[in-house]
Amino acid sequence: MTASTRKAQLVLASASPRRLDLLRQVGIVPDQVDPAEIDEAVLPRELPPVYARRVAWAKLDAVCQRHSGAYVLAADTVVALGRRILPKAETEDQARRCLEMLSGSRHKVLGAVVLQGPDGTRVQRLAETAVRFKRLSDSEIASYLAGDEWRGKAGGYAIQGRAAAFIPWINGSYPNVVGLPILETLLLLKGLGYQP
Ligand SMILES: Cc1cn([C@H]2C[C@H](O)[C@@H](COP(=O)(O)OP(=O)(O)OP(=O)(O)O)O2)c(=O)[nH]c1=O
Repeated sequence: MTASTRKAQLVLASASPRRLDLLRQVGIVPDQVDPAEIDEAVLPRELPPVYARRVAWAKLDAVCQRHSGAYVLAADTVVALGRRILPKAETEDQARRCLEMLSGSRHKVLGAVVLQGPDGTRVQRLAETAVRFKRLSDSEIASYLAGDEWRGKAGGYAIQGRAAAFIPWINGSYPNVVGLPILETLLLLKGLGYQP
């Protein structure tokens, strides 16, 4: 095989094991995983979809110069309560505040996915899933926080774990809530000619 016919590699610019698993679930196995380290602070008055896209592009920018001639994929998952962006919970207090806000109401999970092709072409998509939480009692919140599933998760919960018991209804992509809108991601890859 010559260099010109060699299949371009796929680099996943993410530390999230969920994103890798979701890609594998549909037969896409990245050649490399190269997580981005960026500042994810929210800018003043920044709206959730604007933030999700900006952060996804920043992750891609941080990684793509290390991988010329490859496909580079990055994503960001945001839990939005109206115009408010809930944090990626790093402390129990943050997670508690998130769960108290989400309790008994409906929120959106926004998934921005961005892709750079081997020739530098860039494409993006934004997926939106509506999620309803039942009203949570103090003891349900305490028992959830006693586990570790909230850590590092946008909005302080993981639908793929015990928090599934809090969610009577979603509208939209389930894998988007877990961390990657699979359908949209496949459309981006296909659009730029990626061959698994
Ligand atoms: C709402 C929700 C989020 N999440 C996760 C998906 C993302 O991994 C995380 C949101 O943080 P992100 O910043 O999107 O991703 P990350 O920090 O895990 O990885 P990287 O930036 O390196 O790509 O929350 C779940 O696993 N389940 C859920 O139900």
